[in-house]
Amino acid sequence: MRKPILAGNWKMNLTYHQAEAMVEELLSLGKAPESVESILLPNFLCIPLLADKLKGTGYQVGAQNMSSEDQGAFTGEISWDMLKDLGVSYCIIGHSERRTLYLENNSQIEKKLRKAVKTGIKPILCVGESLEKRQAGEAKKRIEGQVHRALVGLDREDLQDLVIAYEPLWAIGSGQAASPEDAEDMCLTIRQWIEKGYGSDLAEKIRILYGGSVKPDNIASFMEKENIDGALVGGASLKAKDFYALIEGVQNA
Ligand SMILES: O=C[C@H](O)COP(=O)(O)O
Repeated sequence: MRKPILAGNWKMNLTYHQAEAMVEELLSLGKAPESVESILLPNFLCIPLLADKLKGTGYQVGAQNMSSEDQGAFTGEISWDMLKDLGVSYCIIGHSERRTLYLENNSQIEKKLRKAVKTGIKPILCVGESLEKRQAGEAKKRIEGQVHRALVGLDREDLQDLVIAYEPLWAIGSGQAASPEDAEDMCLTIRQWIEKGYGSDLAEKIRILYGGSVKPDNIASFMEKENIDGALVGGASLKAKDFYALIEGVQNA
């Protein structure tokens, strides 16, 4: 039985004070239920705040990105031990906005993923196809390439905490979510690749999330699918009431 995940990627939203108000409101709604891994991924500046406020509440704090290097002359970067020092458990690797806007390529993503798994940061590897690739019938080929390139050289032991988020680019922030059937088909396909490459134990264990215009009113339709183990949510994670409703949606599935 895989424990579901509801992860809120705040992206470049919410100032320190807005984040503080959001978290206080969220905590007034209740603790995180034990049956769902509920993770907030704020900007780097808000990580210490959330780590402090969410201690002992059941909520976890994640990061949106990390360096593939340990330390040194890498201006603007944040390392794995800076994150761990603050209690960060998860980190998004290879979000499509990093790939498309900041030109992160498969080789950089592979290095980041390797650094995360070797240092005990649980990676949320994002994969997803563009509308052009989907319309050309190449969605699965595209995703397969992204998954395989990211996992190069890693073995089953390294991947025990791997989480993969399937996020079609055309569904992100568009209000046009993938159909639950298409999302399930892609998540099943990813699980089958993992099974082929690393065995059924790992394939049964890893969590595969759907992301892209997930809202409180559609979360249930994704959660009822066998191979969707939760959601990576952007816009709807910014408001405490919506985020809490999403967690309840996962919990009640
Ligand atoms: O990381 C989250 C995804 O990019 C989804 O964003 P969204 O829920 O705003 O569509």
